[in-house]
Amino acid sequence: MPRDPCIALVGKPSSGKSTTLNSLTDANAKVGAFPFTTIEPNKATGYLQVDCACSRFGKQDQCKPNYGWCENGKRSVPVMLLDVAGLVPGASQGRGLGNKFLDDIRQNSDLIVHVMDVSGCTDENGKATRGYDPLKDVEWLQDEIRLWIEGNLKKRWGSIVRRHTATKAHVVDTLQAQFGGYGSTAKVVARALAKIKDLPPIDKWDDEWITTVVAAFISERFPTVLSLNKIDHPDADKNISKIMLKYPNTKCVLTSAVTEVFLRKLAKQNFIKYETGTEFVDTLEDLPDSDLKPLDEKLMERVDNIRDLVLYRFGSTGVIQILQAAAEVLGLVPVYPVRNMNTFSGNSGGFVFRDCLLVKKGTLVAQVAKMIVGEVTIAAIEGVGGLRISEEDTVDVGKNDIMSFRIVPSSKE
Ligand SMILES: Nc1nc2c(ncn2[C@@H]2O[C@H](COP(=O)(O)OP(=O)(O)OP(=O)(O)O)[C@@H](O)[C@H]2O)c(=O)[nH]1
Repeated sequence: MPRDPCIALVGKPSSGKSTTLNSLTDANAKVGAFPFTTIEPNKATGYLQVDCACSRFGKQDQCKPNYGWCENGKRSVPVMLLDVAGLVPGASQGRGLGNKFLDDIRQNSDLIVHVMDVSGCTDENGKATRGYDPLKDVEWLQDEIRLWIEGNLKKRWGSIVRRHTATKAHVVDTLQAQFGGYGSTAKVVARALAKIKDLPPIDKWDDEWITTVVAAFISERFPTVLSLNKIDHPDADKNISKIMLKYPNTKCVLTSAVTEVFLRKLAKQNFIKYETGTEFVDTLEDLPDSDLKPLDEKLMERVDNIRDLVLYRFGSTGVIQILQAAAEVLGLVPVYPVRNMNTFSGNSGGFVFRDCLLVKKGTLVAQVAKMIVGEVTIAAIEGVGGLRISEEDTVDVGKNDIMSFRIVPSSKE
C-alpha cells in the first residue's frame, strides 16, 4: 500500500451509503431514498481520529496539522473514501452497475466498508419492504466478489495449470500473475495461501479448492468492516445480534448515519452543542446560560428520541468508529515526519507535528522514508531523543513513528 489508504463504502441501494459518507465527510454526496442516486463513484476525504503524538509530549496547544485538525490531542487525519455505486445481486454478471462497481474496488480500495441496512426495511435491490433478513446481504456481497474473481480464473484454468507445470513456477507466482489485476502483491497471495490447510498442488485443485483459494485471497486483499446502519430502527436489534453471532471474526460497527447528519446540522445552526463521536448533546434547557437557540416542541421530541434510541443505548451514532475500525483492521499507524527532533516542528517552526501519514504497521522505515522524501539519498534518520533509526527497522504506534531525515545534498555536475 505505497499510496494513501483508500476505503471503499459499498452497500446495496438505499442502505445508507451516501448518508454515511456525508456524515464522515463534508462532501455533498446526493442523498435519496431510491436506487442509484449515486451514479459516479464519489471520492471524498474522511477523517480518521487518532491519538496524536502531541499529547505524548504535552504539546497539544502547539499542534496545528497541515491537513486535518487536532483538538486536545485527538487528531483527525484525512483518509480517502470511495462511494461505490450500483451493488445489487448479480453484479458479477454485470447486473446493475456491476462491472463498474467491481472495477472501482479492484483498483482503488484497501478495505471495504459494507454499509448495511439492519432495519430489514429494504430488500436486496434496495426496494422498501419489512422483515428482510440483512444476513443475506453479507453473504451475497462476498459471493459477488468471489464469483467475479472465480469466473475470471476458471475461464483460463486449463492454460494456467499447463503453464504452471511447464515452467515449474511457484504457486504464489502463478496466482499473483492472475490476481495482480486486483491490486494484489505476491505477499498478499502468500498470506492467503498460508491460511489454507492441506492445500494440494495446483494441478490437483478442483472447483472446491479454487473457491477456497479465491475466498482466502479476498479476505486478505479486501478485508471488510460491516457498518450496521439504521440502528435507530426498532427492528434493528435482532438483526444486529444475528449478524454478530454469525460473523464473530468480522469487525462490526453499529451506526445511525442519519442521526449523525441531523445532529451536526442542529449543531451548525446553534440549536444544540454536540461533540461528534460521543453521547453528549446539550440543548438550551441543559445549558440555560449558553447562546444556544431554543428548540420547538417537535425538534425537542426528536432530540429526546435520538438520546433514548441511539445515544444512550449505543454510546454514540457510531460514525466516527467506522474509520477507526477500518484503520484497526488495516493496522494503520500514524507516522510523523518532523524537521527538528527537539521541538517536533517543521520548516516554519512554531507549531508541532505538522505532517502525519498513515502506513501499515510493520512497514520498513526505508519504505516510509521513500514515501516522505522520495528517491533521494538519506544520510541518517533520527528518532525521539536523537536516537538513530535503522532503515531496516519497522514502524508501529510509539515505535519509530516520529522521524527526522537528514538528506545527502545532491551534487551539481
Ligand atoms: N432510519 C434510518 N434511516 C437512514 C439511516 N441512514 C440513511 N437512512 C435513510 O435511508 C435512505 C437511503 O439513504 P442513502 O444514503 O441515500 O442510501 P444509498 O445507499 O446511498 O442509496 P443509493 O444512492 O440509492 O445507492 C434515506 O431515506 C436515508 O435518510 C439511518 O441511520 N437510520
